[in-house]
Amino acid sequence: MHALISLFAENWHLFRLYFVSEERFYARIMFFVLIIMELMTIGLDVLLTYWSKNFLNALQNYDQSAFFHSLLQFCFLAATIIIISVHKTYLSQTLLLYWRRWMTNDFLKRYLDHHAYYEMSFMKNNRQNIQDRNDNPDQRISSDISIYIISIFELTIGLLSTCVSLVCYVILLWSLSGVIKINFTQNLSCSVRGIMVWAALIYAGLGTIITNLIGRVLFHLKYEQEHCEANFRYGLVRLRDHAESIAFYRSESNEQTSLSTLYLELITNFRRIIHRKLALNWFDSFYTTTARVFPYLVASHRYFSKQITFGHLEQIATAFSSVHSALSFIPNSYETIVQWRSATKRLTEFEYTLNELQLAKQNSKIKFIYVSNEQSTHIENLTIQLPLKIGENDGQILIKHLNLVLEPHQAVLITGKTGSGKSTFLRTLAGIWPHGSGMITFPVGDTVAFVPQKAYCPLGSLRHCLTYPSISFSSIEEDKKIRNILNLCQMKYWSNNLDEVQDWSRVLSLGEQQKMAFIRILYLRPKWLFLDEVTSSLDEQAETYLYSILMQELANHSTIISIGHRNNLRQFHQLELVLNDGNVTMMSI
Ligand SMILES: Nc1ncnc2c1ncn2[C@@H]1O[C@H](COP(=O)(O)OP(=O)(O)OP(=O)(O)O)[C@@H](O)[C@H]1O
Repeated sequence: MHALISLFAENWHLFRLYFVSEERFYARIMFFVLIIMELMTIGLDVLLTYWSKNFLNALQNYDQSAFFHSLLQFCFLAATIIIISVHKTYLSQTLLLYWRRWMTNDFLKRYLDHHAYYEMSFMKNNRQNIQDRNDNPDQRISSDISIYIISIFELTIGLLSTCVSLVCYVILLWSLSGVIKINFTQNLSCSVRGIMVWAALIYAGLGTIITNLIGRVLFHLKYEQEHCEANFRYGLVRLRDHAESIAFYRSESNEQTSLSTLYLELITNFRRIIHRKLALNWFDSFYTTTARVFPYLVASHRYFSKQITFGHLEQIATAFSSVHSALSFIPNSYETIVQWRSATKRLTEFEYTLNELQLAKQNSKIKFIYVSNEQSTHIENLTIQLPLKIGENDGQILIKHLNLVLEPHQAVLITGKTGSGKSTFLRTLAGIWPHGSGMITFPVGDTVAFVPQKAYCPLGSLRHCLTYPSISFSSIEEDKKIRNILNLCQMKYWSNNLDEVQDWSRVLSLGEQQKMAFIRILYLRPKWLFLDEVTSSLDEQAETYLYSILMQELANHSTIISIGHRNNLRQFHQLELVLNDGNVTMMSI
């Protein structure tokens, strides 16, 4: 019961978020039109069953004119039902498409906002405790949203039509059932009205209970299946992304083992699903097959005692089967319900994680202030910590109580031993590291660029890679500008390939990718530039050359903060910050 209440609460939350909001006005109109069409289809269907009595009786009485008359009625109704059904399908698919688009856009936006995608990649995923999972956000966005929408839509429309057809057919079946007299003893008897309705109710009730007893474990199995499928797919994507390293290590057998383990988890779970479905199918076949005979069995007594005609008996059987299939909504839609429940759980978890991350960001004790009429960046009382580990009250401190003013056009070099927290310092300034406290004041409106050690190559043309994250279009001036910078950074030989589309992260060497980072800087010309070991893959001569170009082009325009290990970088900076066990020593160069 508790599970059912929380399932409905979670669904109401998701439904309200994406469907009941103000801008979905037309979608709601479409939804109501769909409901009306559904009601019309059911109404016409009931009429069709009602008229079928005339049709069958005409056949039984060899009455040709009555037969053609009812055939005409039949065809007219059937044609109307077909027209409505076709338009209903078109409308519902359009609505599904819109709904998927809103939901995907919204999740994508929140996933990308506040660097949630970055922080989620560090979050620990508890493989044992399935209450605490936030794995594979990509699968949740690309697949679970679609499953959720399709299943909830099918179930909503199905439930609605079930309720309406139940009311209509129960009335029809009640009127056809007549009164049955049951004699217990000679003196004791009772008359039962609507015996067929009661029979359908008991039959479908038992069917629902048994289906749920056999199938309820499928909810967890289906959830696990999605999880295993996503893990396996992610394993394969990692293999493709790290193909070169794996080939160099010749570690194909390791990869084979780890992928096989993931695959084994997948098929083991799938086998459990198959077994459970086998039991469910056994019961379902028995249940639906007997349902065909059951109404004849209950109503045959009246037919053989000549209380009803053959047409009447057939009509009872049709009405019974409609009532029975309406009452069997849960057993009939069990697979969809299973999918719906598992997708709801995965989306609610994702939604919860995104909210938690946003909240954590808002509650971070590192505050950013952007002020106008200010040229410098002020760092006040900044403490940077590692995230809390289980059982710890306070995270390990990387930088303690740092106070620093970064003046315009200043060049600062950050050094320190490996793991001392240099990159984490830049992450904090970039606003993607929330662990710590302090205040950072930036001048408002200045362009800022943070450049990581490994340059990212987006998919697309070389032009797109060289100017990322700006967007550049081909023009004479633009091409000339890019070619000049390529020339300056000793990458002239790529000048003729600007519009070539490749996976450039595989084509360009690591050193060339770092040169590409310099090209982007010279193209963008940011006011504030933070460089995290951007020359680590270059030889010393190339490193010195690129830094001299950078200083020549930007020294009077930008403030440059670099992280680096080599001594030759010192000549390009005026201040050195040395990080050592939480303390920061400042030295003029
Ligand atoms: N998400 C994280 N969770 C836990 N610890 C982390 C995380 N990110 C970094 N660390 C730890 O923080 C410490 C500082 O890392 P950081 O990358 O800032 O070092 P660094 O000084 O830049 O090192 P290097 O010179 O090797 O680049 C390291 O011990 C690292 O293991």
